[in-house]
Amino acid sequence: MDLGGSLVKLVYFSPSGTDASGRAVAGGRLHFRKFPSAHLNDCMDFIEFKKLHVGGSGTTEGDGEDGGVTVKATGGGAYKFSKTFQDRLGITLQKEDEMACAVAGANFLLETIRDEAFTYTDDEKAFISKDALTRESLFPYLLVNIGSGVSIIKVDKDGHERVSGSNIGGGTFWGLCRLLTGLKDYDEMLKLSAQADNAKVDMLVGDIYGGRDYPNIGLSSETIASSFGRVVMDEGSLEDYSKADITLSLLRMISYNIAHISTMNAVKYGLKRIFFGGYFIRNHAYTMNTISFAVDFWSKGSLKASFLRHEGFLGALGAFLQDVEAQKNLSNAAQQGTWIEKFIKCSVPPTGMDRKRSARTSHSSKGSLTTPATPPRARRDKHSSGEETPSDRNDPTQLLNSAGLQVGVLHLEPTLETFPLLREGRDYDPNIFDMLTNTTERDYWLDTLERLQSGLVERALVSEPSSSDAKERAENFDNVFKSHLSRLREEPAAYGRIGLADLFEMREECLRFFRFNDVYEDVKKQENESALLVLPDLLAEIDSLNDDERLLAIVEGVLAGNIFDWGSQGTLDLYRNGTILEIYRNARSTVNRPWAIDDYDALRDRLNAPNAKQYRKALLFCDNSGADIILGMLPFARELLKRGTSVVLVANSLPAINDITATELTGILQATKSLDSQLEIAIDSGALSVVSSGSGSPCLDFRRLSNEACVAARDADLIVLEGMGRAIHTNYRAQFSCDTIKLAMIKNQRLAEKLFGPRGEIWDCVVRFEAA
Ligand SMILES: Nc1ncnc2c1ncn2[C@@H]1O[C@H](COP(=O)(O)OP(=O)(O)O)[C@@H](O)[C@H]1O
Ligand SMILES: CC(C)(COP(=O)(O)O)[C@@H](O)C(=O)NCCC(=O)O
Ligand SMILES: [Mn+2]
Repeated sequence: MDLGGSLVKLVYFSPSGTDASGRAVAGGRLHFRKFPSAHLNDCMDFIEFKKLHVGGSGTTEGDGEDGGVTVKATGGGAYKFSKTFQDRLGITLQKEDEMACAVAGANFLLETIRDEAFTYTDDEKAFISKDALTRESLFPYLLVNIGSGVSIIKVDKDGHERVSGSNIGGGTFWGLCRLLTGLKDYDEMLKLSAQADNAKVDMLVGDIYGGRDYPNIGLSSETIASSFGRVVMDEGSLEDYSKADITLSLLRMISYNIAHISTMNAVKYGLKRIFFGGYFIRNHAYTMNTISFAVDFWSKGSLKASFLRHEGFLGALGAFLQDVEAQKNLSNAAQQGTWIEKFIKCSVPPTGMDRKRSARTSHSSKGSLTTPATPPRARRDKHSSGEETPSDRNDPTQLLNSAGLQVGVLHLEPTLETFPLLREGRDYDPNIFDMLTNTTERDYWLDTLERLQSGLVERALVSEPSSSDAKERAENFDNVFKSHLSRLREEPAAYGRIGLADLFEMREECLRFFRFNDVYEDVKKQENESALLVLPDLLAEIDSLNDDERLLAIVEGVLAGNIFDWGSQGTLDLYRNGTILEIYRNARSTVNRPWAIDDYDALRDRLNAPNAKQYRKALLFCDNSGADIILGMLPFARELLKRGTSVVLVANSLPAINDITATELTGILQATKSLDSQLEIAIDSGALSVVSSGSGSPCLDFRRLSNEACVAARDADLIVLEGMGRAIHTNYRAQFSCDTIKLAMIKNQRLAEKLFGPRGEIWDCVVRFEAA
C-alpha cells in the first residue's frame, strides 16, 4: 500500500492457483486500486471483502503482531494509520521508504510492462519503444513523482537520490481549486479545465507588451507572464471569474512550476530523460501537454517529458516489490513467463461474489461493492461528494470512466512464451494495422464490434436458459464492453498500443468475467456432430482422387469450412437465409481458383513434385468448430500424415466465439477413430495429436504461446495458420523460420477491399505459401 496525503493506493497479487485442468500453476494477477485517504474505511472494506488480510502473496502470514499478516506500506499513512489497520484488520503495516518504493515501482514498470512510458505532444501519445528502456539505455533518469507534494529523484542503475522536491504539488492544486471554485470532485475540476480560457485570469506577455510577442527572449504573446496576474490588472474579485478559467489557470501554474524545477534538475545532473508520475497527472491531456511544453521550452528542446501509465501506483507497486517472497515469485515466474495487461476492470464483481458477501456483511456501512440489482444507468450523482459514490460504484459504465481506465490488471502468465519459430523477434507485431494511428480502421472496427454486440448479448442469454441471473450478467457484459469501446473512441491510446486482436480478446474476457464461459457451446457441439456424420463419405470421395485433384479438394475444403465463423456479420446474414448444409454446399462449389491470394501452384509443387521431400512435422493452428475443423482441417492433417508428416493440431485453451478448443478437439479425434482407420492409427501412434495454444481469443499472438505449443514447434518444419483471426487480422505479415501456409476465407467486404484493392470481395480466399 501507498498511503498518501490524498489517496491510498493498493496493489495486490492474486495467485493463479490452478489452471482449467486442475494443475497447479505459478503466476497470477497484479491489481491496482485507489481510494481517497479521507475514506480509509472504503479501503479497509475492500481489503476485507477480498480477504487480503488473511494472507497470500505480498503479505506474510503469521509474523505480524497477534499472528496477523504484515503488509508492505509506504507513504505517511503507513505511520499515521498503523493502529487503525492493526485494530480493525489485524494487519501490521511494515514501513518502507517512499523514495525507494517509487523508484522500485518505476523501474519494474519501465523494464517489464509493454507501452508503459510515453511522450505527449499536442494531444498525442507516442509510446517509448522497449529498446530505449533496457537496463543499458534507461539509466540514469530523473523521476518526478507529483503526488500531494513533489519528489524529484535521480535514478541510477544501482541506486537513487532524492535531489529535490517541491511543496507546490497536486495537493496545492486540489486545495486551491477547492477554495477558489468550491468544487470538490477532482475529475469534475479536470473536466472543467478542458473548456476554459486561462487568459481571462493569467497575465500574458501580450497583456504587457500590447498584444505583441517578446521575441528577443523567445516569448510569444500567448506566454503566461504572471499566473493570476490578470486579476490584478482587471481589479477583479472571485465572482468575476469562471470556475473553469480559474481551474485551468491553476493547473497550468502548477504544472509549469513542476516542469520547470524538474528540467533544471535534469540539466544540473546531466540527465537525458524525465519520467513524470504521481496521481496529479491523472492522464489528463492538458496537464501532460503543459508539462511537455514546459520541459521542451526550458531545456531548449534538448529534453522530453515522459509519462507513465501507472502514474499513481509507483509507490504502492514498489512497496509490494519490497516483499521478499513476492519478489522471488515474480522474478522466477517472469523469467520464463510473460506479463499481459488486461483491461477488464474487476470493479464489478460477478454476482456470485455478491451473494457471498451479502451473507456475511455486517460491518460495512455502505454495501458499496455489490453488483446492482437494477440495470446500471450512465449518470453522475449531482451531489457528488467529490469521490465515487456508492451509486457510481454500482455503475459499471461510471466505474470504468471514473476509475481511470489507463491501467488494467497485469497478468503474469508463466506458461506463455515466444514461439520459437517466429522470425521477427522484437519487431513482431501480430496486428495487421495499428489502431492508434490508423483512425479509419479504428473507427470501422469499433463500429463493427459495437454492431455485433446485440447479437452476442442475445447469444449469451440463449446459452444459459436456466440461469436466473443471466439477463443481469448479459446486461453488465454489454455495458462494460461497450464502455471499453467508447473509452477507446474517446482516447485511442488509453490502453497503450492495442490492436484488433486485443479488442477481440477483450470481448472474450468480458464474457468470461460475467461468467459466460462458452456461449457457443451448444452450437459447436451440434455442428461437430453433424460434420462427423458426413466425414466418412467426404474422406472416401477425397481418396478416390489423384494426387493433384486430392490436394486441391482438400485446400478447397479448408477454405469452404472456414466460412463457419459465427463472429462475422457476413456469415450470420447467410444463416438467416439458409441452412448450415446449404451454406456449406454453396461454399464448396464457389471457392474456385484463382483465389485473391493464390500460391497454390507453389504449394502443390512443394508437396507433389516427383521427388518432393515431405515435411517431418507440421503444426496446424485451427480455427472454427464444425465443418471447418472436421471437414476442412482434419482431411488436410490426414493428407499430411499419409505423406509421413507428423501433425500437431493447435487449438484454443479457452473458448472464443465458435472456435474449437483443445479439449473439444481431443474429443473429436477420439470420435473419428471409429470412422476412419488412418486417423485411428495416427491418433493411437501419436502421429496426430492436439496441444492447446494458451489463448482464449479468435486471434493469435506468437509472443505468448503455451509452453506445450512451443515445445511441439521445436522440430516442426511446417506451420499452417487458418482463419481470418489467426492468419489475417493477426500474422498476415508475420514471418517464420519454417515453411508457412496461411489459409483463410475473408468474411468481410471491407477487409477484402483493404487487402485486395477494389476488386476484393467478401468470400474471397487467401492461400499463401511462404518458404522458410
Ligand atoms: N480522484 C482524485 N482524488 C483526489 N486527488 C486526486 C484524484 N485524482 C488525482 N488527484 C491528484 O493527485 C494528487 C495525489 O497524488 P498521489 O500520487 O496519490 O499522491 P499522495 O501519495 O500524496 O496521495 C492529489 O493531490 C490530486 O492533485
Ligand atoms: C472474429 C473473427 C476474426 C473470427 O474469424 P475466423 O478467425 O473464425 O475466420 C471474425 O469473425 C471477425 O473479424 N468478425 C468481425 C467482422 C465482421 O463481422 O465482418
Ligand atoms: Mn474463428
